[in-house]
Amino acid sequence: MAELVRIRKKRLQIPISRLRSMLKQLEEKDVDFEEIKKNLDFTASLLEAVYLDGSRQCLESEDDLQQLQSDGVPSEVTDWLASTFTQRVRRPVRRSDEKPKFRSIVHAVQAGIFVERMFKRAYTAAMPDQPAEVVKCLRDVDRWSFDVFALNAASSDHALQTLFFELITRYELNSRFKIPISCLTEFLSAVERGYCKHNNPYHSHVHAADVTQTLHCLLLRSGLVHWLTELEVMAALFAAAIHDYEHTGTTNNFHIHTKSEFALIYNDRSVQESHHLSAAFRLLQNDQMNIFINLTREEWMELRSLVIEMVLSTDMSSHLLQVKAMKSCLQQQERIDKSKALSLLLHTADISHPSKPWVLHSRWTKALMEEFFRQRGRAWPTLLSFV
Ligand SMILES: Nc1nc2c(ncn2[C@@H]2O[C@@H]3COP(=O)(O)O[C@H]3[C@H]2O)c(=O)[nH]1
Ligand SMILES: [Zn+2]
Repeated sequence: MAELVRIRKKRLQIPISRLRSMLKQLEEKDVDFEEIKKNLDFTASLLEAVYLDGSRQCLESEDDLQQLQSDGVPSEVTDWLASTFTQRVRRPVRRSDEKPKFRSIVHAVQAGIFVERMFKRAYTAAMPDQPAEVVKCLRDVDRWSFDVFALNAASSDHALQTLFFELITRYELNSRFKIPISCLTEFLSAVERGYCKHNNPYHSHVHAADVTQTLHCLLLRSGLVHWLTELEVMAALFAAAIHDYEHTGTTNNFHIHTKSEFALIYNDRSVQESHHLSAAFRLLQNDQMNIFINLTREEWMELRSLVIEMVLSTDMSSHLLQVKAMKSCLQQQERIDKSKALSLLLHTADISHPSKPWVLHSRWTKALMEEFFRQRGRAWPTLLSFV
């Protein structure tokens, strides 16, 4: 191990001496910004090459961390790396009003490359070879005719976990938002359990997987994905995955007329949708499941607000209003609000199965009919009029 560290240190000599010479220029105020920019870019490429090469060697994460430490990375950065990639607990963050120093920028570049590499390694390790059947199903993930039932069978009843994992790694959102792998697996397992709570024939985690895949297909095929930021894509996929979390298998009307606990909590307004949101966000309160633990406060606030708007708009009672608003927006060639567009897309994906191949549509219809009949049974004999 000492030998490996020695070799890597030797390879780092060129970028390190370049950085030192830039530092000297800055200290002497002999600064040509264009030159510095070019040098930084070149140095980052060198560092990247050294690290990517190193990633082929089997270094333990603790050793990597130690090496970063010895190169003088600020303690906040190593603390964060340690708490994200190892079992070490994070120390409280100290606030500082100081402007970032050049050395800190260099360290940030260094740490950034390190983080990307660690995420790639963690995710590759956590995704051992998928069964051939799963790989085969996922080949069609960009298609409208994607068979979510086949994926569910191939993944041993884990369609939602498998699909969400696939999509966020494809969009590279896991490394962009530094989603800890353990949080993601814990969170997705909990979400699937929530969907199974009421054993619904239709509103199951397979429906959530179907809506998530359909939304991805809409974003991709329409080209809208290029209009959105990574945060908006993350919010959209997350909203789709949780949009019916802990669905009770009954309608909002059923809740209102039976004066259910949820109807009382949410004052008869978008009763189920409010619960899906609240219960899913509650999962994130648990640090072991908080997949957004590394978002900045601003990113978190924006994501939360987008997800809330999107999931509330899956309430069927807002259908006509949404369609009318979008029509008038298009007719008057007004600027389209991104959150409104995303909400309408999620709602579209939610009711899309009649436009899918017959084998899929007929299966969804049978499941939904069965769920409606179960609800009728629950309401019998006193409350038949509203179901
Ligand atoms: N009438 C009818 N309703 C549907 C159909 N597919 C889905 N829905 C309903 O539309 C709702 C959309 O939101 P949900 O997924 O919560 O629940 C869905 C079902 O209640 C369909 O084919 N016909
Ligand atoms: Zn739904």
